[in-house]
Amino acid sequence: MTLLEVNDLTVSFYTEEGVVTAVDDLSYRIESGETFGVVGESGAGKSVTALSLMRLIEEPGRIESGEILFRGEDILKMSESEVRSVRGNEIAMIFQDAQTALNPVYSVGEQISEAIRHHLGYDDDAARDRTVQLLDRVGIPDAESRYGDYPHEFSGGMQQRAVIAMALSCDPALLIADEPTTALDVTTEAKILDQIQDLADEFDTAVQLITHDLGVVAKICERVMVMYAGRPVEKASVEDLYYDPKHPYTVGLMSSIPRIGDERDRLQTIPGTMPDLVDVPPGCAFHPRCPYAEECCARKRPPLVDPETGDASTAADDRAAACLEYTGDLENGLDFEVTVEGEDPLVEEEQDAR
Ligand SMILES: Nc1ncnc2c1ncn2[C@@H]1O[C@H](COP(=O)(O)OP(=O)(O)OP(=O)(O)O)[C@@H](O)[C@H]1O
Repeated sequence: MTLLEVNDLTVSFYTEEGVVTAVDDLSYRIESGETFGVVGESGAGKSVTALSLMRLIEEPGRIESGEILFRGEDILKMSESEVRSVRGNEIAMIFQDAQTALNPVYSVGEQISEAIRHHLGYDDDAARDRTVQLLDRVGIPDAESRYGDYPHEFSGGMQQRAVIAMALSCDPALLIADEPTTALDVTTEAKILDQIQDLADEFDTAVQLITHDLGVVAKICERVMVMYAGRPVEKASVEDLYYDPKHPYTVGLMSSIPRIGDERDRLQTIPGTMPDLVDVPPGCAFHPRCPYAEECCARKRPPLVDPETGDASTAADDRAAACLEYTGDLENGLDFEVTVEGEDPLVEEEQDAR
């Protein structure tokens, strides 16, 4: 069942430098219980997309157009009190920096209990019991005695686990995780990602995982959307994206996935940076950085199409790319080949599951 459907979402910021279109005509959907990855470099519009879902875009930002259907109801048309009840109850969010999500003056346990009392109407004892269970479930050792600890008494990894416990305390249908492991070391990151995946399976929670790291996506996502300069450039299952990427930007991102034992020459990391969104390049926004760009790429904006047929109307959500190669406009075509050698995160994941 489709849980979330975003249609033609456009979000702009009215800054002194000009109008910044941070999210430009974006559409995607998330099914109940699935893990959906949103990938792109800094400034791609990933966080603005997530904040839009919670209707938390603040001045000078404005949601210009589009629909955000959650269980078929448009979040953008809900009253403030309806949105508040969706937020925290049905859609929960965890951020990169756990510290900002935790209030330093209350104990960790008390904060989670308060969320449970507020959202679920539990009494004090029941809320406390559920909090201890959740802290234990997310891997806080000796949860009962850590209940009264303050955030600063927790390590970074434990703080993020506590934030996950808080987000899951009300059993949301959708968990939005915005770079949840970026601030953590690699070992803790792997553990937290496993935890998010286990919990999502156990509670049947859908996850929108926002990251700049395709390796993170390969580990826990089922479907992926790659964003560039506020627009989707590729959508695919994680297997298709990893073994058969269609957009040159995706290929560039792939080269940054570290693979131990990988002896081959990596595809070059993409030179340059994301454009300033006040002044997005005409045509394909990626063309100034693209090794395959031709003259038409600076003129024509590539539509998101089914890469097999070039058809925009049949561009399935599951497989689409926005590159003029797939509309037949490129003369020389794309000349990349992806070979996966060494340690393969997707294979590794299957082995873990056994
Ligand atoms: N409050 C704001 N005022 C003005 N512009 C903003 C504001 N918030 C976001 N933007 C614009 O939207 C763009 C996209 O921001 P967003 O935070 O969604 O990117 P991101 O992909 O999540 O990157 P990051 O990984 O750095 O969070 C920014 O580059 C900026 O131009």
